[in-house]
Amino acid sequence: MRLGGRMAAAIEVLTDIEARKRPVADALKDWGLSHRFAGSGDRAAIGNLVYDALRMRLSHAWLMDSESETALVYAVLLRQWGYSSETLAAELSDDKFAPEAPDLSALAARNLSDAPLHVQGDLPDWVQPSFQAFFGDNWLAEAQGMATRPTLDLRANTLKANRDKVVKALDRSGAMPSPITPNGIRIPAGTGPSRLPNVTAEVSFEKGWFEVQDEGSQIVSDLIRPAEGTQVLDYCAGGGGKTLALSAAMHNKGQIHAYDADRKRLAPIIERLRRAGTRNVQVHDHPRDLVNLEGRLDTVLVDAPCTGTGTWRRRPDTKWRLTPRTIEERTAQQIDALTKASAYVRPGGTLVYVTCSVLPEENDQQVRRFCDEHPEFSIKPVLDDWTACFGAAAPKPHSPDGSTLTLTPATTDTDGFFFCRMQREG
Ligand SMILES: C[S@@+](CC[C@H](N)C(=O)[O-])C[C@H]1O[C@@H](n2cnc3c(N)ncnc32)[C@H](O)[C@@H]1O
Repeated sequence: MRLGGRMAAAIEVLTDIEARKRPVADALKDWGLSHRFAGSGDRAAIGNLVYDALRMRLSHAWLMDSESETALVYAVLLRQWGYSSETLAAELSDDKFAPEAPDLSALAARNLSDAPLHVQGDLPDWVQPSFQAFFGDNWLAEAQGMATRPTLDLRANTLKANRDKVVKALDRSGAMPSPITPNGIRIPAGTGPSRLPNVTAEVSFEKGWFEVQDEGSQIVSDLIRPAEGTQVLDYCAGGGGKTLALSAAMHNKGQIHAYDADRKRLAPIIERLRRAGTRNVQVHDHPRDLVNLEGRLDTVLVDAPCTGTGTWRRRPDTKWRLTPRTIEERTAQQIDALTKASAYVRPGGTLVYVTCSVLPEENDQQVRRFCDEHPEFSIKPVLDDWTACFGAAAPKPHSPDGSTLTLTPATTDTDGFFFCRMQREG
């Protein structure tokens, strides 16, 4: 396919996403199934056009003075992929599949610095106050960081391999050690139509040498620092991303109990544990399995359900679907999970609260409310652990008073994550 056909396909997929309120991945998959002639390079390019358009939807629409899908796709090429209006017109001139060019006069005349600030940050206007409250003067740069393309991050599974071995196995993919975590591997995001490698098709993946895991998720797992022979509960284990990292950190010693209230989300953990060679994880899908663990665990992790604002780079459609109602629902679920999970912490033990959101409503406000209501728990400052874990040269996360941490694309070049460690009095 030439560029015009790829643009037309991206417009079709964006229209489908908007009309049927579908997840991007589903809409792209369906398009691929009904257009089997398209090669992998075409699919990657179409996917990039769609994701790039959604990441910067607001600023693209403002500059183009149009919210049409065609305007968004043209804006991607002109603002993000390095085309000028002349080079683009030349490339499309004899391409019969090229969509009709929209009016580009607004783009030529407008300057983004004249746009409202939330448009400059590609942020829903009603979310701006939360960003300002938490990030202060940096809020705009933080919002803009969330409109960029993410890297592909992997974690070397030290139960089976090490980082050097994985980097070598993936050298054709541009893999390199990632900047912060000791076992992290990073494949750069790429530009324009470039395709990220399908690393899960590699033999080294099948062998369990690595997992796909954002460096932010690796960082929060590393910060938990469970001692080898201890008893750990991963209370919202989901597909097991953090369970697997904890198991490797504990060198397969001690015991990790992986529980999730949703069996379907938990199901993939079984195959992942097998591939990774973990031997210290018990999977539980019913709260009755946990009864004997009450008050007995050294560490309880609550990787809470959240709005996922920290993952907007990867799932930009969710940025525009977020509503105040969703925040209300998630915060209620978070307090419920945190309260239930806290019952399993032994006196003197540790309760860790993590989200992949950057909104203070889901983070600092939640842990402070929890500690107010459960005075036997208190927040243990975590900023000092940062240097111990990652060295003095590592970029520093947000931490208003050193007690909790928030990772972001703009500060740590990771997905957004919140981390808080609490201790139960002995
Ligand atoms: C952020 S995801 C977990 C991701 C996972 N820890 C990982 O690293 O791959 C949150 C999980 O919390 C689970 N969950 C929500 N409410 C819960 C509750 N009250 N008790 C236990 N699990 C809950 C959801 O089913 C979901 O799988």
